[in-house]
Amino acid sequence: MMKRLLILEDGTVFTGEAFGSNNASQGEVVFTTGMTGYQETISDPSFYGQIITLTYPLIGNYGINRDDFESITPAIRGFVVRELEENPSNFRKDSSLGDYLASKNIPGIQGIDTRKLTRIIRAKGAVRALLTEAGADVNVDEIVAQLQATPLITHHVKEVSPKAAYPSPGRGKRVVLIDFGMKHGILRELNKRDCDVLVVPYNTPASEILAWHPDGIMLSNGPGNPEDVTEGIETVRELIGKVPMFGICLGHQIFALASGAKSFKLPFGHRGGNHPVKDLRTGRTDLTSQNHGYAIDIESLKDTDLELTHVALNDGTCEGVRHTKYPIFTVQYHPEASPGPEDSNHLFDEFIDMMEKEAAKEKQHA
Ligand SMILES: NC(=O)CC[C@H](N)C(=O)O
Repeated sequence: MMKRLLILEDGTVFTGEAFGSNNASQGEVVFTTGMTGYQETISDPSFYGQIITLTYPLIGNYGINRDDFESITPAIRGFVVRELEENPSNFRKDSSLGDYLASKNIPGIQGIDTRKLTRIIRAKGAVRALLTEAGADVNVDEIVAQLQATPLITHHVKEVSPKAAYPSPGRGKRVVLIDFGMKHGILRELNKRDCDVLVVPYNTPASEILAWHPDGIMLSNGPGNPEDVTEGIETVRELIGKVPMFGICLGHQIFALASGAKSFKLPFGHRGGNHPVKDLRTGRTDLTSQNHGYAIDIESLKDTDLELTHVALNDGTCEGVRHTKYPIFTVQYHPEASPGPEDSNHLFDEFIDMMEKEAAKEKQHA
């Protein structure tokens, strides 16, 4: 086995075994706590540019299959596991995790202390890191200096949003889905409900969206810092009050920013499939799937027309809002699951109900 190094910007060096592709790779290293669901995680575009470490110690045991992708091209920069299963067993298996990552030019490292790495990320927050081959010529000091000097790029939406609009037809409600780096799961849920979906790029002007006469607008998840998505914020600002809207994760953050709220970077993010979220209106707690590094500042909601509807029980941060005047609600977590618990799947039904109610109102007024 070839040796590989994971070098952090604080100078910590982990030595492990290489798997996946052989190239060196750099990115922000983050951890996720899902015990399964690594295929969905690898292909979630919200992880663009990041090196992912899994806190669950054995990864890869059911391989990679045809069905569980959340995008066509994985956008992660590296994969870190305690122990990689090289002989996966599952009736759906197409390939092993290692072979799949190699085919997508993504390097992996195994055999390192992922608990120690996770504790460093928890203590330091965003940690820049490099994955590279071990060897006598590796100059750690030089690499650390270079990592520290590299600014963290956070505007990745343009890399993962489609270049042109495309339809995903149905006979039900017409939904324009603004794709900031969408997981397939969102489209899957809308298709399941027979929505007539038009997926559009992140920088589509509001006038063009309204020209499609949508019954509703869906704001997708996506990578990076929401404040950087200025075109999206502008578009959403113009759409507020004109059409019912439902937003997820980056879509939620963009809607809140467009409404005058503020966002901030969480110390080490929420990533995994077991995050409890309380719905403040019903008192019900759902276990949710999450993947975000930023959050909306609850204090900043005071000066907006938004009401806090959901909070994270682990740290009390904002997990959902609704508009007090218009039919719009958004959540920070992932009701489409993929991977993770499906407790919050009913939010897609609520979106359909909201569009139906709005259409009925308009008929009355006509
Ligand atoms: N999954 C997402 O949409 C993530 C939103 C944003 N990129 C964040 O990290 O907070």
